[in-house]
Amino acid sequence: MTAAETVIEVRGLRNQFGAQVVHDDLDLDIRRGEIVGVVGGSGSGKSVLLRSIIGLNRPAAGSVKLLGTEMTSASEARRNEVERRCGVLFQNGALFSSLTVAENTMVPMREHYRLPQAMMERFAALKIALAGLPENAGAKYPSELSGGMVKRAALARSIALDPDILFLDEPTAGLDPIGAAAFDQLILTLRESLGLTVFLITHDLDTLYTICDRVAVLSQKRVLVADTLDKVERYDDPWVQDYFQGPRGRSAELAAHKAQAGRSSAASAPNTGTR
Ligand SMILES: Nc1ncnc2c1ncn2[C@@H]1O[C@H](COP(=O)(O)OP(=O)(O)OP(=O)(O)O)[C@@H](O)[C@H]1O
Repeated sequence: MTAAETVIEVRGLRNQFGAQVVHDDLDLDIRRGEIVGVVGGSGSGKSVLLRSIIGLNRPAAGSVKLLGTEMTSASEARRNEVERRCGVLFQNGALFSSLTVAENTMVPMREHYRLPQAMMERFAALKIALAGLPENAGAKYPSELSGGMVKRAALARSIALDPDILFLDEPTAGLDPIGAAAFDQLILTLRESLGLTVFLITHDLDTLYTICDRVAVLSQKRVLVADTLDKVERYDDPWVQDYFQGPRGRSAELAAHKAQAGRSSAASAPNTGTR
């Protein structure tokens, strides 16, 4: 078996705003098909890292390779090509308020391709359905949607071009626990059905325990540790210990174990032929 291809490779990244150094000599690798949760204290530089990887923030030093392309030195055409293969869901959804959900979903299609209107409408309807929205949501404006629906509409737009990599900045922030759990499941389903790699910034411990294959902890201006949860939980660092061994971390872990046990016993239960 060959190791999965590295689709995001960050080396020696440095970001600085005036005298404030946000990242210094930061390295990170993400392999195809992984869901990697990025955590860290407020202001530790999670969003700046995301913006540096997708080219919205020019780093002071270091390199970012996306899908095998060194982004800082690539030609504009090549960068555009790689950017087309990346979908981004920003923290507040960042939908255009004057456009309907369907029109928002068509924005990346218009930006990157010349397609007949009817074809774009069909693609948009498909993405809206994949994001778990009812068919009539396409004609609605963002102001007519609930918070959870706004997230799903933004998700529909972020998968408009069938990306290889999906970047999510706090996708479950502001959702109630049921809405957040449903959104987590949706991300898992999309990973399976579209073969996505997911870079996910989150403060939501339940999300980490439910869907992430690995967790990268941002602290002290770099990625302190990037590993499976059971290893990260035991990492000897005060912030990591507070975060994972505090009451919220422990209850999220317990809930994840319970859910796992429920799934295992359901899978091993004899099939009675009824549902
Ligand atoms: N364009 C900018 N100009 C100046 N400072 C910036 C800029 N963008 C980010 N920063 C600073 O960089 C630091 C990291 O910001 P970032 O938004 O990445 O943090 P974060 O880890 O995502 O925080 P949170 O969890 O609160 O969203 C912060 O101190 C922020 O003020």
